[in-house]
Amino acid sequence: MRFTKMHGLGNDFILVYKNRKPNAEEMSELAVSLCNRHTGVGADGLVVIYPTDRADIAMRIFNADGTMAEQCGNAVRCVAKYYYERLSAQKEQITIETKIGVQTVWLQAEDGRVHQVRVDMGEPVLKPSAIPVCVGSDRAVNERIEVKGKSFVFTGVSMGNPHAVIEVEDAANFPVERWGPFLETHPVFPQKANIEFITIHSPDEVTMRVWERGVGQTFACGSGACATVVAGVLTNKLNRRAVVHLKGGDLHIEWNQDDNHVYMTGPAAFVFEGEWRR
Ligand SMILES: N[C@@H](CCC[C@H](N)C(=O)O)C(=O)O
Repeated sequence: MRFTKMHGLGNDFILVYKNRKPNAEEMSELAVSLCNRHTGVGADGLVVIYPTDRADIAMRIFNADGTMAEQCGNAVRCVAKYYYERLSAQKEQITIETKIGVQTVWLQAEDGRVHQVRVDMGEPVLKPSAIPVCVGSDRAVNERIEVKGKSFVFTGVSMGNPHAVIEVEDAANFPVERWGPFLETHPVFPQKANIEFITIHSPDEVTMRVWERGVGQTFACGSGACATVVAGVLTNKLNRRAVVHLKGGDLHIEWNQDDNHVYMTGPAAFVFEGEWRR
């Protein structure tokens, strides 16, 4: 089986092209084998691409632990670059079918190479039914939870997948590995959650570290960066347009007031290609 390794700001994926919609159970098992960094290729997730009638191309993302996620911003940018450069599409606006619907993507290319990708990440969902449970409220802003005797304040945002955004004093040096696992699996998050630890520097700039559901700490999370800006706006600390500094680089996020959609702009890169034989 041929595969392509790619990354979006260090959030790395193995892309596999299939001629038709794959069997989710098989792909889940494949993700666990391929993503293993000691006995496999090594990646944060497996991205399966296949043709569809609903969009230019379809994709599904499986976390390294084999769970299928609803959304993955960094993988959408990788798929867009792959489609443009490897499937010889060379279209500057494309649609990608994901588990949560069809996403529109704009590509900035020069000499056949894609440099930046802008993705319509859709509308954030703030209702607690889709995100962390908070009885009696229509959104989860500045909610307190305790883990192992430590108290955290989070804002819950679903970008199709669940996020809990937590402001900390110094995100760059925060012990993500220490607290991430407990927060991801806290009972208040029925579907588990991706946890973003953020430090706001100004209304236009924020540093974010992430503990991803089904993966662990990663270098970047596109949907997490979108959730961060939405949370920052809800708490009156960030503008609707902000730069999110991640371990792997920067993402430009805009929560548009007119259509309520969140737009994410950033790069994607090829790493290598290979063949997986069992
Ligand atoms: N890294 C991704 C998100 C991948 C899925 C996530 N781990 C989940 O389970 O929801 C991104 O760039 O958005």
